Parts: sequence; structure tokens; C-alpha cells
Amino acid sequence: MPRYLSGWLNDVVKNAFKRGYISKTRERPIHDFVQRVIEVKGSGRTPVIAEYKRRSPSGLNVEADPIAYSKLMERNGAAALSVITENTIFSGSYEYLEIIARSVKIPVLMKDFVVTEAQVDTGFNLGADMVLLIVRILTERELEGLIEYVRSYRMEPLVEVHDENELEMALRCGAKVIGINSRDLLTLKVEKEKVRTILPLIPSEVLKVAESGIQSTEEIRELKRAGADAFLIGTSLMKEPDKIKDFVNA
Ligand SMILES: O=C(O)c1ccccc1NCC(=O)[C@H](O)[C@H](O)COP(=O)(O)O
Repeated sequence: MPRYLSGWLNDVVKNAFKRGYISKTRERPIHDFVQRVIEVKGSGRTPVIAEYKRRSPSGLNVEADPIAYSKLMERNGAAALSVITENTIFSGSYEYLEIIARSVKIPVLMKDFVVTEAQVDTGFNLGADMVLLIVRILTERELEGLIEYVRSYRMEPLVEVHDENELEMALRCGAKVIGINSRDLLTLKVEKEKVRTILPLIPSEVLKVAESGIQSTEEIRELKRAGADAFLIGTSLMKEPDKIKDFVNA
């Protein structure tokens, strides 16, 4: 069982355990996220992971065509796409993952509350190249097992941490791509300082992704100075998709 959880997080995780597995033959090759970030950085641009998210507990509520949105992000230099597949609170779906993965040639992240191997199987089958693993909802043993399982498909997990203890656990389990989420999962408060405190504690060989609450090129530049390699941006791009043009040139 995962760690003790309460409130909406507990409901979301319970739902994740019950979610059906989708059996399909994957149509797309694996797109290597780490390689893509190296290429984007090498070309002098900023690696942005643009997130397709329609609703969120922090109040987002927008409609956007998943294919048009993803193609716009790809055309304007996004390094990767993140697709929310959580279906109860975020109104995401496996269908979005499938159609977005089919429409673009950049890496795609399945962003969900992953607690079972069946969810990983489904992500791979539908075309994901990366899978989010949130340390907060897993025991160390589960995290270790899921990292290995994700890699058995040649996908790479994005291991998400919120504090120093979670970071230590992610590193003990061998995470190579770590996301520092500035949004507290229970209070929903975005604490940007937290990311700047955790970034310097991450070894140089690990790829560092700053997550949540990013709204401006200035914030991206600050996070870069603090050591972030890539930036996961949802709300701000869903509301104003053209901002991608500035973000990739930050
Ligand atoms: O987006 C939320 O409101 C949210 C609330 C509670 C837990 C997770 C949440 N979002 C998941 C994410 O990590 C974000 O979607 C992602 O980092 C992008 O954040 P943002 O740019 O602030 O939409």
C-alpha cells in the first residue's frame, strides 16, 4: 500500500487502483526525453514541457482542442508535452494521451497518480515516452519497483518531489529525471522558494525539472540560474498558448 493519504489525494489514488488497463499495440517509437532536453539546450533554447490540462483543483477550467494545442506547442519549439490522464478531478483521459501521442514527434509524458503497473502498461501502449511517479503517494519499495518497471519499456520516469526527504528517497531509488513541484499537493499553495532550495541539492548528472506556477520568462530565467534544466508549464500555457514563443526563448 502507498503511504497514508487523506482528502482528495486519497480518493484520486483509490481511483487509480481501480482504473482499467488498456490493451493496444503501440504505434510510435520511444522518444528520448533526456536526449531531447540536451538537443534543445544545445540549440540555445529553453526546454519547456507544455502540459495539456483542462481542469485542476487550483481552479483551471479551459477548453482547448488537444491536437491543435499540441501541434502549436511542437511547432513553436516545446521540448515535450505532458498530458494529464487523471479522470476524476483533472478531467484528463487516456484518450487525450493517445491522440496527442499520435499527433506529435516530441516526447510525451503521461501525467497521472501512478500506483500500479497496469497504469504504466497503459501509458506505454498509448504512446507515452515518460511516466510521472509522485514520491508523496508511494512507499520507497513501490517507487523502486515502478522506476524499474517504467524503464523495462525504455520509457523514463519523471520522479516528482516536494521536499528534501522526498528528494533523498528519489535519489536512493536511482531517479535520473527529477521534477520539483512547487505546488503543495494538499494545500495547493505554490511556494516558488521551495524549488530554489531543493535544486542545488540535486547531483549534476540528474536532469532537473521545475514544475508548477511558472507564468513568465523572468521566472524561467531565475529558475535556470538556480539550476533547473527544464520547465513544466500547464495553466499559463492553457490560458495563453502563444506564450510558448516567449518561454522557449527565455
Ligand atoms: O494543477 C493543480 O491544481 C494541481 C493541484 C494539486 C496537485 C497537482 C496539481 N497539478 C499537477 C501538476 O503538477 C501541474 O499540473 C504541473 O506542474 C503544471 O503546473 P501549472 O503550470 O501550475 O499548471
